[in-house]
Amino acid sequence: MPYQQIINDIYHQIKSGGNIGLAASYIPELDRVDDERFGVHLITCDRQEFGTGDRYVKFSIQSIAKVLSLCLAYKLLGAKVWERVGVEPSGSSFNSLIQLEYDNGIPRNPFINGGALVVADMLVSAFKEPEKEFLQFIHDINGNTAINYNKSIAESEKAVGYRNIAICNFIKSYNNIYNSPQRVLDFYFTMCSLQMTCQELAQSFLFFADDNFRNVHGQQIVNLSQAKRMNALMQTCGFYDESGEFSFTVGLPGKSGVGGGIITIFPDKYSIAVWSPKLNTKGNSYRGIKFLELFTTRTESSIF
Ligand SMILES: NC(=O)CC[C@H](N)C(=O)O
Repeated sequence: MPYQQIINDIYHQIKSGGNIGLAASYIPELDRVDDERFGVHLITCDRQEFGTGDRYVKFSIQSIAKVLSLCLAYKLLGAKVWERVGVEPSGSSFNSLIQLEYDNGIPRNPFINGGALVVADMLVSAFKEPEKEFLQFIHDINGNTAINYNKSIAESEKAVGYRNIAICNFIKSYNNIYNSPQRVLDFYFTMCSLQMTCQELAQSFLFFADDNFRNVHGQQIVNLSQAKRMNALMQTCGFYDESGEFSFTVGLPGKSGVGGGIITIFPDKYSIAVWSPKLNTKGNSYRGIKFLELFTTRTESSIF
């Protein structure tokens, strides 16, 4: 499959069209990013790499980090995780409060903010220094110890994170946050500020696609059952209330972040990261989704 040619063709086609949407401005530091940035990087399971554009530029992976924090919590705690967070698509926005009351403080899934805060709480309970341990996990997966948090983005979000503060306190009122909300929020904002390039992101997620769930250096990260569940969650809940649409048009598991990044997995074939900061109304990268729709169509990539 001539991946490089197809990536180039689609990249230029999209770049010459309109760049619709708005970068996330509710996190002031994210609003400062050049919203014309556009990068793509793909790694196949036999470790060939292809890509174009701003694929070596760092960006804030934001909610994409929720997949990795869940992965770490799941490895540590096993099925106990599902006692405190559900596995159903929410059908509502990532920062919605409404369902939490109906669901008695058990968030619908680990990728909406409430669910990710409960998972963050699990890691705060599990580790003395969760920020350090989580970063270590990322380094173990990726092998690149230069990957780090961006303190100014974390601080910027923390200073105006009223809605997440409300969500965390609300869940605490149902006794589903065990630590102090402030400590959990601090870890959550830091975790979301993780920076990667498209190449690093595609590398980091390759183990979800690998037939033996090995990272780029050949170490097995999860087992078959864990990979199955994580990929299922990305398929059904990775794009908030656009998860059905993403499944319909792209047909692969994936996860988005408000930094404009999207990671997508094709089991046994490849992982692909796309980054373009302008978001659609659901908070997902406009060009990112467009690119993946065209790419999976041209390459006939689908799990279905
Ligand atoms: N969708 C996202 O990427 C949201 C993450 C962001 N840190 C928030 O909590 O609002």
